[in-house]
Amino acid sequence: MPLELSSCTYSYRPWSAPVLSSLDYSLAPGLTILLGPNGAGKSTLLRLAAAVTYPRTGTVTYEGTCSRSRAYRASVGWMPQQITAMAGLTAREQVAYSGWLKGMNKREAWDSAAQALSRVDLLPQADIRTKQLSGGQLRRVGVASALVHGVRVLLLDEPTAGLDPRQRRVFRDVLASFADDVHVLLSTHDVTDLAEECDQVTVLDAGRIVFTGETHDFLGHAPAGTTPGRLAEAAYSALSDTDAYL
Ligand SMILES: Nc1ncnc2c1ncn2[C@@H]1O[C@H](COP(=O)(O)OP(=O)(O)OP(=O)(O)O)[C@@H](O)[C@H]1O
Repeated sequence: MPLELSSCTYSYRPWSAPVLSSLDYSLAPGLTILLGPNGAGKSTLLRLAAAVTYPRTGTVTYEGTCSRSRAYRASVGWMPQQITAMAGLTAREQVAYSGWLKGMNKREAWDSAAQALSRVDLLPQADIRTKQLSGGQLRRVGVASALVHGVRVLLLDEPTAGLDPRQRRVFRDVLASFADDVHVLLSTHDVTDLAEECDQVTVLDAGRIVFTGETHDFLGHAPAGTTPGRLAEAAYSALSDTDAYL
């Protein structure tokens, strides 16, 4: 398995109760959506996988390299929930700046920024200041910034929250084009979001993985007789014992 969390325990303070406890998780190839109610630990799991923070006990590895290593960080890209439009910078400059922060030289970062913007279908907006982009376009700048250094794994924290249906569709199309060469783990509160396009579903509840597997198996948890359009929502409710839209 490419990215693995093994026996990971994490608490935000040494004295506070763990948010994740002895968690084992392997990210499967393709596009995986990470579901779970507020406070389940989705962002925490993504932050551990992104090497933004480290487990108190246990290990996070990518193809055997530890999350504390430079090689690990070179392989993994992370997009946080909030993307900031940097004052005065164009989309290409903002993405190139991320590449430079990841250790690329200026020329490399500048060239890679154009490629990354092309991957998220934003090359025509490359010279527009990020402050002037729409919310959906800014999220795609966030994705481009996360993958600019040639990552193999992309971790996205609620990238579609607050987007209108058209922007969500654009975002879905962009992600679908990645699945062949980049493994994607994406958290979302919208159960129906990407349910059709994704390869795998993981459900986290109170820091525990209550389901991880293929989308088809996930949908199989919907009670018999569920109408086709509500399968994902019903499966999620059955697995997490939580109202999908709370
Ligand atoms: N910086 C922090 N300091 C202390 N506790 C935190 C911090 N960030 C998160 N937590 C706590 O960790 C738990 C898990 O939070 P996390 O943000 O990982 O959940 P989540 O599933 O992403 O939630 P949401 O869907 O609301 O974003 C929650 O109880 C939360 O209050």
